[in-house]
Amino acid sequence: MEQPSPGFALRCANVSKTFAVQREQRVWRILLGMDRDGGGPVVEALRDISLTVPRGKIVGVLGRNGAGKSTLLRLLGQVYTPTTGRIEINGQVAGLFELGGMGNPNLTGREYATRYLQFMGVAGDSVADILEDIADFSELGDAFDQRIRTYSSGMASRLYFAVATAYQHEIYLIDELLSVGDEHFQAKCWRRMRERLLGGASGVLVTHDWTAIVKLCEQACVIDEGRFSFVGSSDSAVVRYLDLRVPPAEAARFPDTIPTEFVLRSGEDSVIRLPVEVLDDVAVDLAISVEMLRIGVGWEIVILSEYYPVADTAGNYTVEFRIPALPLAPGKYSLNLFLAQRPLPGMRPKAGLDCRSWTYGNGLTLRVEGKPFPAAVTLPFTVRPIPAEAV
Ligand SMILES: Nc1ncnc2c1ncn2[C@@H]1O[C@H](COP(=O)(O)OP(=O)(O)OP(=O)(O)O)[C@@H](O)[C@H]1O
Repeated sequence: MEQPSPGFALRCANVSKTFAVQREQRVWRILLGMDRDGGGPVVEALRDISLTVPRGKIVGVLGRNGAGKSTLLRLLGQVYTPTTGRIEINGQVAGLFELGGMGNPNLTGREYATRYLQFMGVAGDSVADILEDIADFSELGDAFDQRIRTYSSGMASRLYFAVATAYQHEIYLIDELLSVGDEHFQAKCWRRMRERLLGGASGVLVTHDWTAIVKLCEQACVIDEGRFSFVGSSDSAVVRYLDLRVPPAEAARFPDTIPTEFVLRSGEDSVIRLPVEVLDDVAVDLAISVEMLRIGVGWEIVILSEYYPVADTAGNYTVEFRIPALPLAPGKYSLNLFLAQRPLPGMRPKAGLDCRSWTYGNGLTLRVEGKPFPAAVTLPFTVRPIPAEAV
């Protein structure tokens, strides 16, 4: 009887990876039988990592330099074997890492691509089409039929990325998605990865770019010195990763009574009233932003105001924002508020006094109700065809 396919694409349980530290003369000591047990100093690159990637989802791993991201990806890609723990993979894997160091440099680009497709079991008429797509996507021109050893590192990376993403795999292991090639090529990579991921692929994205995590992943982990210090929703992972400290709220603050959600209607004249407590005689300014944070889809700052003066002396204030014909589409937005001390003329930057922002983990929600329209923002433009003779 056929086994039901599991609901996860990839899973690792309690995985650790230890490397022996390469010491001078260690090889000789081992060869001479003086270091038989292989004992000696080790680096624990990963410790007790457990991770499940559901089918059709990309799980993000955010970490600073040296945190263990590449080691994790190499373990998942079976370049390394774990020192302890278990890894299960259910599907064909495409590794988008170490793109600069793959392949036999004596092959031509075309030969490398052909062998890759053979190895992956791609056969029949589709091979010619896929090769054409690779030649086209990699923009190698005549160099596609020259040996890889004559390529620049950027050309080689373009080839390897084009080959690994030329057709839909089930699982992608992605290291720093946008680090291949120049800006033009990176934009192409991003577009292609979105197509593949929206096509139902699963995967792991390791990066220190938190905006990429917000755009592609619903779930993310933060890795710190080889351990997961956080596993959960991507926005919470980003908050944890950024680890921004909320300003002290000593001279001025938003009181605890501030609503956590505001509800407005799309297209209607709208008012947001914000309470502000100023505790010292300081000049206080306030700015707001409205951000569209759709995890796995994108992150955009839709409205970012300037700083407006609120007060010059201590007291309780109410600040009123009026937005005529609210141009936002119905949906949920993140509302972010910033209080700052007004700088003296010629001085920058403003000192933050208090904030409510999703990147600090204390943001507010703006819910916009009304009839949906196919964009985040609408502008009150009119459309009028002008006859040629009237122009
Ligand atoms: N082959 C190895 N031998 C010894 N130590 C290693 C080896 N590979 C990785 N390490 C160590 O393991 C730790 C994690 O390294 P890793 O390359 O996984 O980090 P990373 O998060 O990918 O860093 P970066 O963002 O800088 O690429 C580091 O301390 C590194 O020095």
